[in-house]
Amino acid sequence: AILPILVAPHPVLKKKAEPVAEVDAEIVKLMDDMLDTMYDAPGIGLAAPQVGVSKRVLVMDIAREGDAPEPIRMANPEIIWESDETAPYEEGCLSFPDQYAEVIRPAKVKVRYLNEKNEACEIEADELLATCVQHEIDHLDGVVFVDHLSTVKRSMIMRKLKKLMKTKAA
Ligand SMILES: O=C(O)C[C@@H](Cc1ccccc1)C(=O)SCC(=O)c1ccccc1
Ligand SMILES: [Zn+2]
Repeated sequence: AILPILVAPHPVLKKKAEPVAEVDAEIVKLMDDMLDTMYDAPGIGLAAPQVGVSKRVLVMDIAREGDAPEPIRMANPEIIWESDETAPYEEGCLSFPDQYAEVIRPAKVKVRYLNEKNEACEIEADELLATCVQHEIDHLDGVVFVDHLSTVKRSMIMRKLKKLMKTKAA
């Protein structure tokens, strides 16, 4: 099912999400609803707090338009290693419609997580997957991409977002 995506500012986006005890049928349903919502947006990632669920669950699919989808489902993800090398990326966020800004993050990360079968997994991510998984794990810690910007840039984006939502609401 397609779920409503919370738009900033919203308290749930700033909360630290709770780990899940296990990946059971309820969490798999949440992961699938999050994938439906992400593909509809469209986006390349989505974290549970963005659909109002304060649980440590995220989904991603960085496959290009027209290629076969490659969904990734993660519960209780942890970054267990990050490279010293960093990389910049013009990030967007489905909770900050039409706002983009350059964020610099470690270029490579190793992530340990539970998959949709409740199996412990470990991946090494680089390029866009590294950027995306760090952006999604930030969401689970109540951190949004504008928190990595200067105060000036952050307030500019918050002001533009407020205006955008006012015109949309009108
Ligand atoms: O808010 C989110 O977590 C989704 C966000 C993920 C993300 C994008 C770019 C860098 C880091 C993390 C998005 O998917 S924003 C939309 C977007 O980037 C996109 C949309 C359609 C095609 C390709 C990218
Ligand atoms: Zn986001």
